[in-house]
Amino acid sequence: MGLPRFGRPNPKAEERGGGGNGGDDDRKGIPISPNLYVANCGPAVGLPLDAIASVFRRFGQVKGVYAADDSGGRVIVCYGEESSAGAALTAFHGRPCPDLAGRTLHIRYSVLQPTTTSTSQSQSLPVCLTASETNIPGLHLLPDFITPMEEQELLAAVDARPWISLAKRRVQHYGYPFCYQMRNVNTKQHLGELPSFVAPVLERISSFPNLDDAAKLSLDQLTVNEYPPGVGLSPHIDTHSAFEGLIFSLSLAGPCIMEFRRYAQGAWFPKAGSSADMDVANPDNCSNVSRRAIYLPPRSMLLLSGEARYAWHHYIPHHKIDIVNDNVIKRGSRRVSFTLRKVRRGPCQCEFPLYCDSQR
Ligand SMILES: O=C(O)CCC(=O)C(=O)O
Ligand SMILES: [Fe+2]
Repeated sequence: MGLPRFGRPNPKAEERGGGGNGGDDDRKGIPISPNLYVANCGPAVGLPLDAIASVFRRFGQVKGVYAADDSGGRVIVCYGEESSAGAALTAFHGRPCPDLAGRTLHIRYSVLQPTTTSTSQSQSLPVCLTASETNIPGLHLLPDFITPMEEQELLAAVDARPWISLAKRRVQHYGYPFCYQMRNVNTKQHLGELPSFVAPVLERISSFPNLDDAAKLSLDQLTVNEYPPGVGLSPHIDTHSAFEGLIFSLSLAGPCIMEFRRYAQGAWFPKAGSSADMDVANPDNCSNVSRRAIYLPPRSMLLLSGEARYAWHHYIPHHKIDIVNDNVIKRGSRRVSFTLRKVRRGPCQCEFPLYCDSQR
């Protein structure tokens, strides 16, 4: 995520044929590049970046998929080879793509943007230090939820266990495994009770104010994420049908910023060809999103519930440093998070059907 290094080509440059060797391409004058600007495609329209990468991968090695801007509906797909980008553009441009929810993609070659600092996106968004400042209903942040000693013990416990390496970060799953392709848990594969090292955390969660006891005490899935410096997490809403309504996330070792985005109603999972489709494709109409950011210090516990859990995307920008109230905060050599959830056993019946995979 973070700021894109590539953007939409300047139409004037396209007319001049600038920036590329369009020689053997029948779309004369359009600069060829291994990078594609893909509109009508992204988390705001229900397509996570990893799902997009796996579809575009059929034309060649994909080096990365990035948000093109803050709309959530435009991405940059970076290939290793120009020929892969050309093949994907020919196959996908202007047609409904069955593997991407039937959406009609609008694709151009993308050009390198002037270098920008990796923090300017956060600079434009004030970073809250408390959950109440964000005004997001259902968001809670408890600083110093555990002691530095407990933090060391938790880190030692997970470091003594095997990690699963993903493309940019490492994870461990307890209780039930999480499948990143499906964005869901495999409820048939019970990995056992949550490990004993997490018991003090569960114990303290049970003292969380104003929460239903049954919900707090029956958490049965733990995902441990380890983020190296500069690595974050793509914008997403934890799949409604996978997990119940309380999501706890404990931050360890290093700090980070978590950003929240609520897309305007109707920009989420519209039917292909609907007017919402066109809104997302229109580059000048990308302001339909509310954004908030909160600073997560080590040893703090974040709780997503209600609207914060069901209707707001959360994401961690891929920054090595964050600017928090004019202070430059280094991410540290790693951040480890413990995300505790309860696996859902039936369909979700939340009050946010536009964002709900059980209700669409
Ligand atoms: O690292 C975190 O705090 C959040 C992790 C997360 O959002 C997730 O696993 O769904
Ligand atoms: Fe999440």
